[in-house]
Amino acid sequence: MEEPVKRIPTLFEWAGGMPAFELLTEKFYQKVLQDPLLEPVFKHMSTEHQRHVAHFIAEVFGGPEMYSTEEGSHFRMIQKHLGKHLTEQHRQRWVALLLETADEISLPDDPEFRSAFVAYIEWGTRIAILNSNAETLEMNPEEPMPKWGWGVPGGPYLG
Ligand code: HEM
Repeated sequence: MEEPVKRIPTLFEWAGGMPAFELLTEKFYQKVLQDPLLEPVFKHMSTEHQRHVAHFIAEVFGGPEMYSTEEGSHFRMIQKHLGKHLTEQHRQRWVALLLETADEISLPDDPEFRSAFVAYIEWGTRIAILNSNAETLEMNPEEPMPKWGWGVPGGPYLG
């Protein structure tokens, strides 16, 4: 008899669903506000910021369309970075603290998941830095949210 085909989970599902993303950004922004380089950048952020970023990343990873339907859009997210004049040093610290937090909250650490996770974080943060050094935005406001998948490994190792 043929083996049933195993369904490949989304990155969102594999990470642990929305509670995992909300915990990640909650702990991450606690670190950000303790960090001498990043604290001045984020000290005026809204109280909703950490949840919005969690929902944004969750949606990119195949989760529910919470950010794009209730909280913002791809266009709005890009707009939030305009004119912030972020540097490569800011970006590297942001990435380092996020990955440190991912380990602390025990986000899955299998090679397949982490390579996809890091690839998106590298891509997203580099775009954020580029946009932060622009003052205006040439972008279709209806531009859909980015979608990220498993990349070359194609999915988690399921045995
Ligand atoms: C994958 C990378 C990133 C994602 C997905 C992301 C996502 C977001 C989102 C969704 C918002 C809007 C939050 C809201 O609606 O309240 C936002 C705002 C912002 N982001 Fe990012 N971001 C990324 C990288 C960065 C980096 C590297 C920095 C700086 C080191 C940064 C600095 C900011 C700042 C300063 C704001 C405005 C905060 C405020 O005053 O409300 N972001 N980001």
